[in-house]
Amino acid sequence: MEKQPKPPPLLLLSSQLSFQNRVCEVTLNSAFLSWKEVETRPKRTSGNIYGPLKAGSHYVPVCEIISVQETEEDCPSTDTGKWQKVPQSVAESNQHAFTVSYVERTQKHRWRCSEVTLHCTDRTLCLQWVQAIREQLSLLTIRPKHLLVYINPYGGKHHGKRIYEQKVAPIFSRASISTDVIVTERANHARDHLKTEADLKKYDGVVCVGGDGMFSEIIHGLISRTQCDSGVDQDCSDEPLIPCSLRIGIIPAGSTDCICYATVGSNDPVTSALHIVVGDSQPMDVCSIHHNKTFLRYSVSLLGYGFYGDVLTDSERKRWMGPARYDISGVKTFLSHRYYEGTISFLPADENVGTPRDKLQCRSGCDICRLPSADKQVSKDEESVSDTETKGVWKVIRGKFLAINAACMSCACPRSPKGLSPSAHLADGTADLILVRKCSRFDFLRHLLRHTNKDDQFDHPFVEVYRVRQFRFTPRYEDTDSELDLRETEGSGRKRFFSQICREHPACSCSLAHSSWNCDGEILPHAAIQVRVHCQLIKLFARGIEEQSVFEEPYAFSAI
Ligand SMILES: CCCCCCCCCCCCC/C=C/[C@@H](O)[C@H](CO)NC(=O)CCCCCCCCCCCCCCC
Ligand SMILES: Nc1ncnc2c1ncn2[C@@H]1O[C@H](COP(=O)(O)OP(=O)(O)OP(=O)(O)O)[C@@H](O)[C@H]1O
Ligand SMILES: [Ca+2]
Repeated sequence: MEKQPKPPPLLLLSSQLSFQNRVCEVTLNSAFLSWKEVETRPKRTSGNIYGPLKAGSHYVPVCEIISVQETEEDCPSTDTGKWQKVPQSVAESNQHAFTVSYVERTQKHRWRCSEVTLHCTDRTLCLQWVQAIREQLSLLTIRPKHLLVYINPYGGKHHGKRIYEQKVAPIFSRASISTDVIVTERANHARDHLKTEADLKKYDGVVCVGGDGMFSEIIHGLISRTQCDSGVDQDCSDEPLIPCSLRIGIIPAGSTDCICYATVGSNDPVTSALHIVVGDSQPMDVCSIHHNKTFLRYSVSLLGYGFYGDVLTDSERKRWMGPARYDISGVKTFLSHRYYEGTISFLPADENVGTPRDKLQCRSGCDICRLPSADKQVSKDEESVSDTETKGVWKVIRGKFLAINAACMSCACPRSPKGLSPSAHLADGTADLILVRKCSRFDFLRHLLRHTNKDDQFDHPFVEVYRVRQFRFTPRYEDTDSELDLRETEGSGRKRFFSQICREHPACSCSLAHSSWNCDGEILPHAAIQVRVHCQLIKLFARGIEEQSVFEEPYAFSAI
C-alpha cells in the first residue's frame, strides 16, 4: 500500500510577542512552537552601532516541550545593549510573560532543559498562549504522570540520593510528574517490593536510581510480577514470557551504567530525566537463564564467563573502592590469564537480523528492531516458542576459552564507548555470542584494547562471534564434577584441592577449575546454563542512541 503524505501541522496560534526585547513572530501549530525575529530596526547605514543581525528561527517540537508557566515579572527583561534597541512602546507594553521549558540537545547525546520567556502586550493574550500550549501537552498521552522511584543510596560513588534530589526531582516537578520515592534499605529491597507489594496500577512507570545491578533488581521484580500475575512458570524455559507493561527509567548512579549508556548514548542524569518526561519508549530484549529446569536470572547486558566472571568475582571483595574496583580486578584477572574448557551449543538467528560484524549500529528507530521477529510471531500465533525455534539447526563448539560473552545489546559504557558488541541490537530478539579462545596475553591485550578504540575487536583469529537466539554452556568437567563430588564426600577432598591450585596459581594451565558467569554484574551460582533471548520483554523510557544528524537539524541550534 502506498504511504499517504502526512497532513501539514494545524496552525493554532500566532502573535507578535517580544523575546529579549526583540519583536518576534511566535507561532504554535500541532507540531512545533516557533519564534522568529521580525526585522523592526532601521537599515544599517555606516559604522557598527547595531552590530551584526543574525535573524533566525527557533523551532521546538511540541513533544519536546517540558512545561509552560505564566512568568511573574514586573517589567520585561532589560536590553543588553549589544543589539538594536526595541522601541520604547514595545518594552513598556510587554508587562506579561510566559516561560516555555524545552529540551535542548548539547554534545555527546546529552539533553538539557532550556527556557524561553516570551512577553505579551496583555494578560489575556498571555493566558491564551499558556492555555494553548498546555492543551497541546495534554494530548501527549504517552507522558508519565505518576512514577514509582527506587534509589540505591550505595550504588557507584554513593551519590544516588543527591543526584535524584538535586538534578532529577526538580525536572519531574516542573513537568508536573508526581512520585512515590523509596530509598532502598538493603539489597533486593526494590526487587521484593515490586514483586509482591507495590500497587503497580497506580503508576505509569518505575524509575531506578543506581547502576546496572540496581536495574537488574527492578527488572527481576517487574518481570517476575508480570509472569506471576499471568500464571507463567519462570522455571519452564520453553514457555514464552509475558512482556511488562510499565516502562522503566534509569537515572545513572552506578559504576558501569552500561544499560543507560547503551540506550540513551550518555550516562547523564538530567538527560535520562528528560527522556522520562517526554515519555520515550524503547523496547528491550531480555535473556532468561536456566540451570536444568530451574530459573536462575534474567540478563540484559553482559553475560560473561571466564574473564568478566573472574573480574566480577574479584571485584566484589573490593566494593569499598567504588567504580575503581573493576580496573584493579581487571588488571589482576588479565595477569592471571586463566582459560576454561567447555562446550557451547547455540541456535543461530535468521540472517534478516544482520550479523555482529555489520557496520550498521542500532540507533533510534532502528529498522532491524522494527522487523517482526520469530519470537514476536510466536506470541501472536499462540504457538510454543520451542516449536518455532527447533526449526533452526543448533551448532556446537568445543574448546578452551579465555572469555565467553553474550551481549543482548552493545554494552557500550564509558570504559568502552562502542561496547562489547558494537552492532548488537536492543530489541531484535537476539544476543551476540563472543568466544575468545585461548591465546597469548599479548593477543588478549590487543583484543581488550580494541574495546576502547575504533578498531574491530572481532578481527582476530582467536575471536569468533555469532548472533544467536538461544545457547547452552557446559563446562568440560561438569560430569567429572559429580565424580569428584562423590570422592570428596568419601573424604578425599580432591576437588577443593584442585580448584584452589588452579585459581591461586596464575601460571597454572590446569583447566579443571570453573569460572563463574557475570550476569549484569551478579555472579551466577552455576557454570552450566541454558540461555534464551526474549524479544522486547521490557520497555525503557529511552529512544535508543540518536543519529548525529538529529543534532544538526535547524531547530536544534539555530540562534535568533
Ligand atoms: C587495556 C585496557 C582494556 C580495557 C578494556 C575495557 C573493556 C570494558 C568492557 C566493559 C563492558 C561492560 C559490560 C557491562 C557489564 C555490566 O553488566 C556489569 C555490571 O555493571 N559491569 C561489569 O561487569 C564491569 C566490567 C568491567 C570490566 C573492566 C575490565 C578492565 C580490564 C582491564 C585490563 C587491563 C589490562 C592491562 C594490562 C597491563
Ligand atoms: N540499600 C542497599 N544496601 C545495599 N545494597 C543495595 C541497596 N540497594 C541496592 N543494593 C544493591 O547494590 C548493588 C549495586 O548497586 P548498583 O548497581 O546501583 O551500583 P554499582 O554496582 O556500583 O554499579 P554497576 O552495577 O553499574 O556496576 C545492587 O546489586 C543492588 O542489589
Ligand atoms: Ca538484542
